[in-house]
Parts: sequence; structure tokens; C-alpha cells
Amino acid sequence: MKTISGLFTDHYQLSMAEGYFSAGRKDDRVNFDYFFRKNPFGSGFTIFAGLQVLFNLIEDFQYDSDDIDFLYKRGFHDDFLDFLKNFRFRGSIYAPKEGEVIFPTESILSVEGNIIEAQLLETLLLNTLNYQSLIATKANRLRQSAGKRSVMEFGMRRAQGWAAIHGSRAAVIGGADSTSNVQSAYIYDLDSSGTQAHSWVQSFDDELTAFRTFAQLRPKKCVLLVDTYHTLNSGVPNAIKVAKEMQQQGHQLFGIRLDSGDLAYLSKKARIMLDKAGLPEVKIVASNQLDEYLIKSLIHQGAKIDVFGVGTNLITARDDGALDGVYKLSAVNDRPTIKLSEDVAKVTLPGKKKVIRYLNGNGEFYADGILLSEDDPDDVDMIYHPQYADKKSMVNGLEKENLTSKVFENGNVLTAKKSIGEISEYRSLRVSQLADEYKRFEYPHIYKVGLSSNLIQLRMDMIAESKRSK
Ligand SMILES: Nc1ncnc2c1ncn2[C@@H]1O[C@H](COP(=O)(O)OP(=O)(O)OP(=O)(O)O)[C@@H](O)[C@H]1O
Ligand SMILES: O=P(O)(O)OC[C@H]1O[C@H](OP(=O)(O)OP(=O)(O)O)[C@H](O)[C@@H]1O
Ligand SMILES: O=C(O)c1cccnc1
Repeated sequence: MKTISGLFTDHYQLSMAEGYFSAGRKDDRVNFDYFFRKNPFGSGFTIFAGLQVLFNLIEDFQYDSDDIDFLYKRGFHDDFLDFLKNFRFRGSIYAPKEGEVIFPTESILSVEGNIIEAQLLETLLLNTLNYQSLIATKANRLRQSAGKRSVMEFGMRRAQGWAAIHGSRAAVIGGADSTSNVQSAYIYDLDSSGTQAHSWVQSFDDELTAFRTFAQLRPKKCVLLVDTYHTLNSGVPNAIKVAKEMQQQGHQLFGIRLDSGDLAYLSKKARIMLDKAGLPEVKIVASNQLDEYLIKSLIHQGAKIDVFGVGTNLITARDDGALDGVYKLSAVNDRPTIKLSEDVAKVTLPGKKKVIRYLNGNGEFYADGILLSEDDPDDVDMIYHPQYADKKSMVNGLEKENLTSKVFENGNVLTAKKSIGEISEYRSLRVSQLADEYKRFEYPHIYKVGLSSNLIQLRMDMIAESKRSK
């Protein structure tokens, strides 16, 4: 199913593409880097997500006759439109695996190609990777707070429209166990699950009949919503009655759901009632505007909650509306390029680069190094702070990994397609390789990301050169 076309871009990308075309520059070779400057939510790291979706969307990133007519009416010229008729992105992409732990500043992903294809891809690439990495990072924070307890993603109704389709996928990559979003579950083969709404309970004359009817319909994984009327006086007692009836028919009530009131107090009381009734296996699900801090607090309060349902705060990435990922030109026809800024942190890193991850002997991540692509990692003994070159770290003798590899070439994906379960497992492994200090919510330790001396030198030379030529 085609979901987008080559129109999934900002108008200025097409204007520039036409400009490159009419200037006879369509065969110029360029390199763009994708990176972000700040971890969202005050996190100490970010989870990379969205890559496989990007591959699928690239396949659809073409112009059919309707698209061409539309662009003609917007003032684009015939010769350029003729070129677009046969347009396909055939560049190369270097990237980490989806689910990777990534950090600000590093050139996480690079696009190499002709100037038109690489420019036109920018918006789609940023739109896909920024949002999914943002949501995967948020989900991972929930995962960390919830520990071994489950997290169900409930956000579709509160998402910024269709963002939910990719948001639920990213939530599962980041650590949610399932989603209520059936459309995403269908597209990405996610585990979809759910309980019931208050409307179900209200629609019956009495709560007990509502519960009984639902249990007959869904004897497996049945969760009863117990807070429509009086949680402890009717909801939980009625759920216990139905659980006993289910037992007689050879079934087990999976759980009850609390959706209002004091979730710590109510879950403790409900746990005692269920246990007293001989139903220790019945789980307690809680929802209601939860986030990573509330989950932590509830656990700290001794709440007897087994499953957290999280909607709004996850799918909308509250309190950080966007990952600030950018896409910057770093080479044209093998000539390194730079973007200067008054703000030194915003001066870009010139040239083609690669990212090396250094590990301590025990497999823990130690630091990441951004090297020029021609740097031999074995010759790099020291990496330098991107802004304060006197801050440096010795990396010689450390175990190292290439964080990125070529994943796309000439219209083809080079890596085997991974299931979301596999991506999520990889995320879990990589997060486990990061020391706890980087995972704190409050003032997490800042992970070292450094530059090779050759890269520092190139950047200094280019800054000096630009001052001379002013
Ligand atoms: N023990 C607790 N500690 C901290 N926060 C809690 C606790 N129990 C519930 N909360 C949170 O407090 C907020 C209470 O929400 P709200 O004021 O809307 O009341 P409510 O219980 O949902 O009432 P209703 O849905 O009936 O209007 C929710 O975000 C909920 O998750
Ligand atoms: O609170 P969130 O984290 O966003 O989680 C999703 C919320 O959506 C549902 O409420 P809603 O009032 O929409 O319907 P329902 O309770 O009647 O199902 C559900 O009961 C949760 O409270
Ligand atoms: O299944 C649920 O309980 C559910 C689904 C979506 C939103 N809130 C709750």
C-alpha cells in the first residue's frame, strides 16, 4: 500500500532541487549528516527508531502523473518535472541499528548521493526519525520506571492525529509491551491488547451483568474495569464474583483495571480483597494520566500494580514536543563543507565521518568518537570535547565498535528486516550496556562524545579559511 509520494517534503526542497537541476548540478555528489543536539526529557541518552519505516517510505518517495500535474500548477518547469518522473532515491545511507542508544552531536546517520536525491529526502527522513526516536525514548523512560511490571500503550486517541501509527511502533521499540492501536499492530505486527471502557459498564443495567457478559465473550485475558461506580464497594467485589464463576468454567480472570482515584491506596485494598478471595493471580492494571514519574512514585508508595496503561503522556511525548534532529550538508564532491554559527555548539562538523563506540572491558559503553571517514580507528588514541578541546579522553586500547554501517545502497536495503520484537530486544541489550548514572532522570551523567584530532583540525582550518575569505 502506497502511503506517501515524493510530495512528502517541504516546498523549499523542491525549489532547491529544481535550482540544482537547472544549474546543471544534478550529478554533484553530496553528504548530509543527521544528528540531534539535546536528549529529550532531560534524559541521558536517546533511542534511535524509525529506520525500517524510512526504508519503506523511500520506496514510495516517487512522483506519479498527478504529483507532476500538481507541481506544474505550482510553477515548476517542464524539464525538471520530466526529470522527476523517473526520480527514485538511489543514494546510500549509513546508520546504526534501530533500537541503538545514541547521543547528542554524533553524526548518527549519513546520506550520500546526488545533490537532488539527498536534498529531497531531508524532510521525510527528519519527520520519520525525529518522532519515532522521541517516542521510543519516552517509552524507555516508562520501561525504566516500571521495571519488571508491564506497560500497555493506550495513546492512539490522544495522539497528534495519525502520528499514532508510528508512535505506537516506536513505543514498543522503546519498551512498551503492547499497544491498544490495532492499525499499528496490523502494519507492524505488534502485540495489541486492551481491557474495556466505562461505556461498556454503563451500557448495562448493572455492573455485575456487564462484567459477566464480558467474561463470557473474552474468557482469556479478561480485564474488568472496576471504577465506574464504587471501586471497593462494588467494582472489586463484582469482579471477584465473576472471577469465581470463571473458575468454575475452567477460566481465570486476567485482571482488574483502576482508572481513577488514589491508585496506590485502591490497588493495595484491591490486592488484599483479591488475595483474600483466593485470587492472587488476578493482576491489577492501572491507568489515568500516568507518566514515568507517577509510575516511580506509585511503586515507591507500595502500590500493588502489575500493569501500567499509559496513553497521553507517552504518545504526545509530554514534556518535550520534539527531538531537535537536523540534517546538515557536510561535503560536496568530496569537498568538506561547514555551517558557521555565533553559537559554537551549532558550528557543524565538516566532511564525511564515522562514529566509533568505545567500551570498557566489561562491555559497558565508555564514550563515542566522531572520526573522519579516512581516520583509521586504530590510530586514534584520544578524542576531544567538541567545544573545549582541552577536555579529552584516552581511548587507545579500548574495545571499539563501528556504530554505523551502510544500510541502504542504490535503492536497496542492505540489512535483513527485523521484527519489532527483535528491535526491542536489541534496545534492551544496548540500554543494559549503559551505566546507571546515565539513566538517572535527575541530572544524568553526561556521556562522552568526542572528535578525532583530524576532525578538530579540519574544522579549525575551515573556520580560519572562512574568516580569511570574508
Ligand atoms: N497515589 C497516587 N500518587 C500520585 N498520583 C496519583 C496517585 N493516584 C492517582 N494519581 C494521579 O493523580 C491524578 C488524579 O487525576 P484526577 O484529578 O483527574 O482524578 P481522578 O481520580 O481521575 O478522578 P475522575 O477520573 O473520577 O475525574 C491522575 O494523574 C492519577 O494518575
Ligand atoms: O490517561 P491516559 O494515560 O491518556 O490513558 C488513556 C486513557 O484513555 C481512557 O480514558 P477515556 O476517558 O478516554 O475513556 P474510558 O476511560 O471510558 O475508556 C483510559 O481509561 C485512560 O484513562
Ligand atoms: O484497553 C484499554 O483499557 C484502553 C485502550 C485505550 C485507551 N484507554 C484504555
